[in-house]
Amino acid sequence: MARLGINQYGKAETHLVRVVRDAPAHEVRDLLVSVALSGALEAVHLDGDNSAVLATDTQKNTVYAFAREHGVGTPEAFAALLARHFVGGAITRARVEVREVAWTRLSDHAFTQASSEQRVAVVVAEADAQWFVSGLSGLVVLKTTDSEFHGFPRDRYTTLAETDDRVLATEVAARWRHDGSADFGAARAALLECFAAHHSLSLQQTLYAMGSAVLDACPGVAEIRLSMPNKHHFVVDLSPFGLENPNEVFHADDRPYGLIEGAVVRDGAPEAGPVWDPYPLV
Ligand SMILES: O=c1[nH]c(=O)c2[nH]c(=O)[nH]c2[nH]1
Repeated sequence: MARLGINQYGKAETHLVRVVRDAPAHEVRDLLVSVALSGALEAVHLDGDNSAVLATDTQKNTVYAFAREHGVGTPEAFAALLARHFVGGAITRARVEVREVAWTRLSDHAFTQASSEQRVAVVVAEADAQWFVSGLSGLVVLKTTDSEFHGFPRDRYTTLAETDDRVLATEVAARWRHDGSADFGAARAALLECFAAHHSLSLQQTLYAMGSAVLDACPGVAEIRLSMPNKHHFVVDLSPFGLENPNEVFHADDRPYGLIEGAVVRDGAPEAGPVWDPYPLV
């Protein structure tokens, strides 16, 4: 005997480009929208009864139609509008994730994609509750000094030299859960200002400082989770060529990389509910 375990389904990564063209200066919004629905879907899986299945094709069409009818607004607002729409009948929970890349204006109607940084919004809706996560991925930052790493244990496999002056670089992925009120721009600014200002004794310490800075800047944020690969910059040994290298020439290695991850949780934060829980397989 077996039973159906956790399950969800939906259209992933609908690539929506919405142009606002009611003024001479057009606007471009570029979103990947992913929908995941769950609820009383046993008959679908066990019996092939599709009477409760809102086709993923229909979900995709709804994304495009809502963009036309309602506009996009903030990623959080668009995700919430869609998530609430999909809840009903057999569907008791909808999770909508929006990932947006920015287009930078060149003229009234020409744009360039300056960065692959993504702004992220996730809304999980049930009939009488909703949960919010906002965040970003692909925020690449580097500082040329103000970073040390020493005091770590040495065993027979340790070759890394201690340093009191190194390049520190990372690609920040951050997600903060909040009550719907968090100002994305304030959170992003807090991450960047803290990275720039913080005198780092490790990437772990910098991660905690950056997370704390977001909690300080955004009262509606209950918890922030950060994932920060250490984009190593190794000082090239130029001594074979009779040259000194006082932290000026580096080999930037792409892999392997240290992966530093952690959460900063506000004292007394409410329970997270289902907002962190995408399907856990992938
Ligand atoms: O900031 C760092 N944290 C580490 O855990 C680590 N490990 C390592 O080799 N270099 C670094 N740097």
